[in-house]
Amino acid sequence: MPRYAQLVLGPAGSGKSTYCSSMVKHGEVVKRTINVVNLDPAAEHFDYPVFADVRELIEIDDAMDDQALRFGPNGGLIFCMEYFERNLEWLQEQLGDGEDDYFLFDCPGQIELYTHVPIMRRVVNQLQNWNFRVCGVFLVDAQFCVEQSKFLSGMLTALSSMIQLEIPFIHVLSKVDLLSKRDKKRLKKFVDPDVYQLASSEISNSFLGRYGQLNKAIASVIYDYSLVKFYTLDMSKEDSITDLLGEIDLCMQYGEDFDVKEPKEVENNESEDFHDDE
Ligand SMILES: Nc1nc2c(ncn2[C@@H]2O[C@H](COP(=O)(O)OP(=O)(O)OP(=O)(O)O)[C@@H](O)[C@H]2O)c(=O)[nH]1
Repeated sequence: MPRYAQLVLGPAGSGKSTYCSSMVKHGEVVKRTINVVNLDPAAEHFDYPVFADVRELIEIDDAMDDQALRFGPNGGLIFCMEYFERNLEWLQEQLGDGEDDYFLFDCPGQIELYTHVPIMRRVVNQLQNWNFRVCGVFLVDAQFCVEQSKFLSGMLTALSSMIQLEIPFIHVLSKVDLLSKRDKKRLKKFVDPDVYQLASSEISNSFLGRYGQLNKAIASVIYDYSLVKFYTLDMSKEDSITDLLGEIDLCMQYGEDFDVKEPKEVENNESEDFHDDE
């Protein structure tokens, strides 16, 4: 029987630990055991019961306090993660060899770990060798996504991680409870998928036409191939968590969201205007 793993990713402060904590609580309600492994050597606070903690292997202070290494926080984190990757038998021992287990991996927020350093890719490969079905859950703070160009930028960050890790991905907009009614409405338009129109509107709105053109070109690739789909999560609502877990289960079973779809037929996009409600 396979085992299941969510790799919980996203920029610093996007809500990864809070997400893990909410999932564990939800698991308790629906009688599903969800274990969390902290993979952040610099973690200070989290309030979930930790199944395994990378800080038992190495902590950020081990790298930063070393007078020979003299790392700052970012270099120190990469050093720790490289050390972790060279010692994956520690993780194997912690995870044991159960069947049908469900794990969340609460990952560090340094985005370079997923976009151009191969460490996490190797961790994923090893998890797959241990019979895990792995799904990336990429969190982006919704407050940073209510403007068109920022939304697109969030998509690109998520996309670059997805390309590096080559696993099914679900993209989650977190902290939606902090949005005003007006921003929730704006966000809904971006999430419902016509990113192409979204970028088209940028051209007319932006005084920097060149960037508008670039946004449009990028958005057309993302949209036409259905590369990134965001899920809006309200952690205070059980229904929202249940729906998301259902999507993730599907993703793990069939890897659906990772399939690159045939490009959609797009007709006359140039003439279709995206009308903002402002
Ligand atoms: N209102 C609200 N606050 C949230 C939500 N998710 C996270 N927060 C808050 O945002 C802050 C950062 O959340 P964390 O869960 O620590 O974020 P993180 O991604 O694990 O942070 P790093 O490990 O530092 O990268 C905390 O103060 C949380 O309480 C949410 O859905 N709603």
